Amino acid sequence: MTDAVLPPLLLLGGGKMGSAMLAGWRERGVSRVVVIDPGAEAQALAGDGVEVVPSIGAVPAGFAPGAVILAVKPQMAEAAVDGLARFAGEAVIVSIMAGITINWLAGRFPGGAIVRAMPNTPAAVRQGITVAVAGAGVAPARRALAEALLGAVGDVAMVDDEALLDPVTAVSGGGPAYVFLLVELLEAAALEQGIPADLARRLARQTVIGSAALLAASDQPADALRRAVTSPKGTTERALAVLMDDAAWPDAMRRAIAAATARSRELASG
Ligand SMILES: NC(=O)c1ccc[n+]([C@@H]2O[C@H](COP(=O)([O-])OP(=O)(O)OC[C@H]3O[C@@H](n4cnc5c(N)ncnc54)[C@H](OP(=O)(O)O)[C@@H]3O)[C@@H](O)[C@H]2O)c1
Ligand code: PRO
Repeated sequence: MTDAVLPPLLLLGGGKMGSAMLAGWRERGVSRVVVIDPGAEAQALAGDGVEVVPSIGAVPAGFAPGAVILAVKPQMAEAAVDGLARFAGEAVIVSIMAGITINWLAGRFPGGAIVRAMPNTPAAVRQGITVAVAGAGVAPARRALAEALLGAVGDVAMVDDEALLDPVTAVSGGGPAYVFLLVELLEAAALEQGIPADLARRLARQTVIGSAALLAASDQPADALRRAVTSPKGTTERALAVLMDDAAWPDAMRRAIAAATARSRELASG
């Protein structure tokens, strides 16, 4: 399915995640996409088989998408999906909205084939990771289409347990933000040690970019790559003694992931 030509698609929300996924579908040679997004910025997505319309009412008559992808903020989901149920007969409904459950979606798309997914922003460079769960009774072909759409922007893991989507949202959905924060903090600490601003920024960015590339290229796990940097009685050892103290990064990461997981569960209840 991954290499098959994609059917016409209806994308609700052409923001950060929606546009990132659209770029992946374009690369896969999607025939036609209608994007519903009232914002002026979304007009930039139009062209090459992609139309942008401001509302559901403006979707061209007779348009029959093979999939409807829901990529609006969870807080506006209720109003935004109103009027979309008519597409659910022909289309698989793929939601990437944080916290919005299959049960909630089933109430808005009665009888529809629903897939709930959590991608992340590296999707914009086809380096994303998405975890997805198909609702009960989703036919294999529709599940495969959803997997192909998500796989156009990176790796996909299909799971059976929807409850995993809350911690997944915390770990990989939000994960890029924690990595970017690391770049910011490294740059700020470099400045504090007297490194000139331009060089501090360059060091912080390239250290994270290079480390990610090394991780990708290596067959060693992260802890082995960390040990390779850490000379006995050297400088890194001193830094890691601070960072790896249980009250420092280990505790902060546990609390951060628990807080985001709890927020994902809260979003489910509106
Ligand atoms: N960003 C992430 O890292 C990430 C990762 C995984 C999943 N998600 C999920 O992806 C979804 C979208 O997030 P995002 O970060 O892409 O948000 P976003 O950039 O704000 O995109 C949402 C888009 O929907 C538009 N919109 C507003 N009302 C609409 C309506 N009634 N119908 C159609 N479009 C409407 C918005 O336009 P305006 O800006 O003009 O309001 C915006 O362009 C969320 O549910 C989020 O939980 C996000
Ligand atoms: N961005 C969305 C949020 O912060 C979901 C994961 C990444 O809610």
